[in-house]
Amino acid sequence: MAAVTIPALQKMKAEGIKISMTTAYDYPTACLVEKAGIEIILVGDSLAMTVLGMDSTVPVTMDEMIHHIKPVVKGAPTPLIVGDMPFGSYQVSPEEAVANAIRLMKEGGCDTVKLEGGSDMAPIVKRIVKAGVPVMGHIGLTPQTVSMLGGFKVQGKGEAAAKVLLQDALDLQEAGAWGLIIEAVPENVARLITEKVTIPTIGIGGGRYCDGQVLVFHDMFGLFDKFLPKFVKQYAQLGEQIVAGLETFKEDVRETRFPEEKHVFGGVTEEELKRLY
Ligand SMILES: Nc1nc(=O)c2c([nH]1)NC[C@@H]1CN(c3ccc(C(=O)N[C@@H](CCC(=O)O)C(=O)O)cc3)CN21
Ligand SMILES: CC(C)C(=O)C(=O)O
Ligand SMILES: [Mg+2]
Repeated sequence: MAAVTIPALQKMKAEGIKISMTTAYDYPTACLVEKAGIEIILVGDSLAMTVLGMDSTVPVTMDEMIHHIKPVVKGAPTPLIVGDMPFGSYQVSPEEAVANAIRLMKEGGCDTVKLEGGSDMAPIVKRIVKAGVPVMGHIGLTPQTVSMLGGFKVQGKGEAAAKVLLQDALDLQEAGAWGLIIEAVPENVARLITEKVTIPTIGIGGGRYCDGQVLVFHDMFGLFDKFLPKFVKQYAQLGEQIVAGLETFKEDVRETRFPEEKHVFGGVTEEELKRLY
């Protein structure tokens, strides 16, 4: 179990201390996030796009999610680890949803699961929570239904859509969700929701008034170049630095500047070697 607990995060909301969250999909990244003291790690289904090269988050499977959750749990003992439930793993029936949520926790080792959807998903959330698996909700832009939304677009624009979004949040809270991701919605709508629910809201493109913020690791560090949403802040351009390093390595190899004497092994004298020719 993580050192950071759900009640501790709920206390942070109550005290007005902002929560930070990012993604990790492997051991080395988890170790870095652990060192930085970030409170929550999401093993997001965004790994479909950021590390598996898929065009959306839709194709990623339960087995693939579990494969990536395991090393993150090893690398980061302190942050709360959230496992994203992949598309298809919780929509078919409540029984399957409960079984898959348990699998992510039991086989993957995460502390809690996250699933996308609003009021329609509330009964599923209730069943999973009742089974003993904490659930985080995810409303607004729900990438698993990108085809229905007509692309990765801002959600909850206008009074009617904003009202639906608020009801989604209230229904998920009522169903027992311990926290909510609010993705790509107008800032004032995310603020309204944050004020109306008692559980922590973590925004991604949800503006300044959410109880916390989440960004995809690969976006923050310039390691994903298919798109860069408006809500992303880049903290380093590691992709560029890595390409420059690889180009230098290639030149070093071509020009025999690498390896140098300090990189090579001895152990057989030239005398001994001569007899082998
Ligand atoms: N690397 C990565 N980062 C993410 O944040 C992310 C993923 N992958 N994969 C799953 C979803 C997809 N997400 C996205 C992708 C693109 C935009 C985007 O470009 N939005 C436009 C607004 C478009 C509109 O409303 O008209 C933008 O300008 O930010 C937003 C969220 C968020 N999630
Ligand atoms: C964008 C975040 C919240 C997510 O669900 C993911 O990374 O999969
Ligand atoms: Mg996701």
